[in-house]
Amino acid sequence: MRSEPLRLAVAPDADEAIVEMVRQAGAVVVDLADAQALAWTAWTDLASFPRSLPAGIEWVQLPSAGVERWVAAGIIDRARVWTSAVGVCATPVAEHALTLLLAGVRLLPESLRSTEWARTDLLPRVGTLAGTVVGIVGGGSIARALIPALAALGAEAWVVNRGGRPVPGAVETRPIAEIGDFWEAVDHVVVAAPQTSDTRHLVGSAELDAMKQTAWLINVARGPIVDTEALVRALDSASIAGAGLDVTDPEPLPASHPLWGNPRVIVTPHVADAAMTLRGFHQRLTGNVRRWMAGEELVGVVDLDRGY
Ligand SMILES: NC(=O)c1ccc[n+]([C@@H]2O[C@H](COP(=O)([O-])OP(=O)(O)OC[C@H]3O[C@@H](n4cnc5c(N)ncnc54)[C@H](O)[C@@H]3O)[C@@H](O)[C@H]2O)c1
Ligand SMILES: O=C(O)[C@H](O)COP(=O)(O)O
Repeated sequence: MRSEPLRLAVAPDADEAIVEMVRQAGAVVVDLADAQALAWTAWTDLASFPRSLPAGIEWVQLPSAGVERWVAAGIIDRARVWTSAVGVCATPVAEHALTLLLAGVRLLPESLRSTEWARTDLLPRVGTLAGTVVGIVGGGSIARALIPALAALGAEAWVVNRGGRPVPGAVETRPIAEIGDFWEAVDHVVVAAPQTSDTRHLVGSAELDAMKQTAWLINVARGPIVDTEALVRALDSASIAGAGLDVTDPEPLPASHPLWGNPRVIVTPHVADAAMTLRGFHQRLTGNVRRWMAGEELVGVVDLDRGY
């Protein structure tokens, strides 16, 4: 237990609500120069992040789950502990992945565009998740929230993660290094892994070619994990059934991009965690302030060796 309140700087926006929240959790809000910790409140503003932090800063809380931009910008260092918001929005993100997958399998994009009663056309092609195997790339908080939801619909999950440690509820878990026949064996693929140097273009031409022609590819993680050009080719040649993308590469997706308007693509503009983004960050921040005060390990610690 620590007896003195945590001296916390909140930047770039220290509004009254967040100041009161961290105060109730056991912190006092101070200037950066006097602080032991920094809570960074801006999701996209990396440019104004202090280039060099005072040596007294022992911990930095970042607002997002994915930290690849902070890693790429060289902001995250080994001189202190850095925590992300990983995990706090897993349920809405899993819900979004399932929404995209169901919408695809049940051909909602076609029905939404149709202006006539196209029953004869749709009837033989509308699918179901029941009895299918959904492959999930990444076995973290999003996968763990998604697996029971899939099970409720009669679908099994096959997970690929870094080390192969079994993920609860998955029929099989394989390490990425021993992925084997994953791409051809599963009925659909959901991407739920962090963006790191290892996962960039993890889903490329070879993987898309191997997937079933009836498969939907869902990405709720980060756009660059999928090779966009390869995906456009796979969709054009109908080597997969479609794609549901909450994240794209590039982001935002330019108005002229071929993914827009493709009747077998559903794009949502990086909103999978929308219902929880700010609330989740506040929960992680105040939870970690309490843990700090109790002398406990912080949650969401970034591991620079893993890259997330
Ligand atoms: N669309 C959104 O709004 C949104 C919201 C939250 C998170 N995300 C993204 O989703 C990502 C995953 O979130 P999470 O909470 O499940 O993360 P997590 O840290 O809980 O789990 C990450 C999983 O990915 C696996 N992994 C890491 N490297 C891998 C590799 N090379 N190959 C295969 N698997 C690998 C790990 O083993 C682990 O199982 C986040 O990093 C973030 O970028 C997106
Ligand atoms: O990783 C996250 O928390 C969400 O995907 C939001 O990320 P971003 O707003 O930092 O892209």
